[in-house]
Amino acid sequence: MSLTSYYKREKQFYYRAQQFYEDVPASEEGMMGDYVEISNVDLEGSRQFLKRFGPGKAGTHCALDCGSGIGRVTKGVLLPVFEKMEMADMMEHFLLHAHEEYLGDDADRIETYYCYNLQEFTPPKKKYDVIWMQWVACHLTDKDLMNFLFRCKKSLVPNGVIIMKDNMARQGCKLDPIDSSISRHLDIMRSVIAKAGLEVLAVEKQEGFPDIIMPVWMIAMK
Ligand SMILES: C[S@@+](CC[C@H](N)C(=O)[O-])C[C@H]1O[C@@H](n2cnc3c(N)ncnc32)[C@H](O)[C@@H]1O
Repeated sequence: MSLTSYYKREKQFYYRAQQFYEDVPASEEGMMGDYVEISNVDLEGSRQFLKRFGPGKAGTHCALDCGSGIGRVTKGVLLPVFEKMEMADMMEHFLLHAHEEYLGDDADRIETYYCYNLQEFTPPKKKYDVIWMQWVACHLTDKDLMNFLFRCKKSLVPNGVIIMKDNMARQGCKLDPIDSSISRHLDIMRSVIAKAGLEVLAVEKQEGFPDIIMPVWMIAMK
């Protein structure tokens, strides 16, 4: 593929995701696609996984939720643990809904909302105990994901961890052209993580999801 057509495709890939999320309602249903009924199982799995790295290991001062949407994970997993939080998402209407309604009084503990594309976002240095990325790594190209993870590493305080939770293809890579998401096999994801200079601390499959959906894995790294 020529360089020009590569960039054209990359531009299209991000443009489609943008178009897709513009029409997604700012609600839990919107964040979960067709599967809002698994949201509670998902959040419980995340809370348990976080316990392995949270209090007692990583600190509990500040976390960043990347691709946060309206803050479903911020509200259900992170705010109960961290004193303050920051959220990053490319869609302004999700962040506004989080601040004005969804997070209620806890919105006071959100220090900053970053309305950015993650591929262009550099989080502040040495700030976070935990950086959470759920169902958003799939929206970045390999190159952008690797570079973003590299920047995230610099944003951790000592003992801080990055936790990624995402769909992982059973084989190879699978592109969904509707929302521009790529599911990667766990081994492929591991190689992107290694290229970003990060060390995997733990991987765990989310249990309790219906068999028809793609496997979801949690990966902790530093
Ligand atoms: C499936 S939703 C998941 C939201 C949230 N992480 C959750 O689990 O409830 C994906 C989110 O990623 C955001 N997103 C997608 N591509 C992005 C990008 N390139 N940069 C920043 N945010 C992005 C979307 O706006 C959306 O809020």
